[in-house]
Amino acid sequence: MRLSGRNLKCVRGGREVFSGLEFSASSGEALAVTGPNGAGKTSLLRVVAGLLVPADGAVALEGGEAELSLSEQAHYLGHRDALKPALSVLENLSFWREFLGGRPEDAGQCLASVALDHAAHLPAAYLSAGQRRRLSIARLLSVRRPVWLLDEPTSALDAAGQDLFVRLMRDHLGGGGIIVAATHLPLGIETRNLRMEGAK
Ligand SMILES: Nc1ncnc2c1ncn2[C@@H]1O[C@H](COP(=O)(O)OP(=O)(O)OP(=O)(O)O)[C@@H](O)[C@H]1O
Repeated sequence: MRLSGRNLKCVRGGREVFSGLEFSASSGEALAVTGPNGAGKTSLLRVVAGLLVPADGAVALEGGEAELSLSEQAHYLGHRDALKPALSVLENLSFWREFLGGRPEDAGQCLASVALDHAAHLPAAYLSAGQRRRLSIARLLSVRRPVWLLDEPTSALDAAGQDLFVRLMRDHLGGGGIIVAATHLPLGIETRNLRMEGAK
C-alpha cells in the first residue's frame, strides 16, 4: 500500500498556505510532518483526510481496498478530541464504532489498550485532558483502518501514555499500516520527515 500526494496546493482564506507539495509513505512507514506554527501541517492532514479540497494536485492510496475511498480507509485524529461530554467513555466509543462502520473491534479491549477500562462508565465530561486523548486514541483501534492521520497526537499524554501510544503506533506499522503525523515533538518511532516552511 502506498499513500502519496502530488503537486498539492492549499489555499485558505484566499491565501496560499503551500504549493507543489509532494510526499509518499508506504505500508509500515510513518511520515512526521514538521514546521513552524501556521506552516500548513494541519491543512495538509485535512487535505489527505478529504476534509479540505486542494486547490491543485491530488492524494492517492494505491493498494488499498478498491471499493473504498481514501477517507473511508483513514482515521483522522485532530487537535481537538471529538467527544460527547454527556456520554460515557464506552458510549463515546460505541458511537464512533457505529459512525465509522466496518468490523468493530472489542470495545473493552480497545479501552484496555489505552488503560481506560476502569473509566468505561464515567461521563466523558469528567475525563482529564490526557484521558480524553487516550479515548480519542481508542477510536483508532475501534475500527481498523490502514491510514492514521494524526495531528499532535501526543499532546496532553503523560510519559506512560506516550509509551503506550508508541507501542500502538508500532503495532499499526508492523501490521502494514501507514502513519502521517503533524508534530512538534519526536514521536518515539522511526519516521521519515516532511518539513513544511509555509508560503513566504
Ligand atoms: N479556516 C481557515 N480560514 C482561513 N485560514 C485558515 C483557516 N484555517 C487555517 N488557516 C490558515 O492556514 C495557515 C496554516 O494553518 P495550519 O493550521 O494548517 O498550520 P499548522 O502548521 O498546523 O500550525 P500549528 O503548528 O500552529 O498547528 C495559517 O496561516 C492559518 O491561519
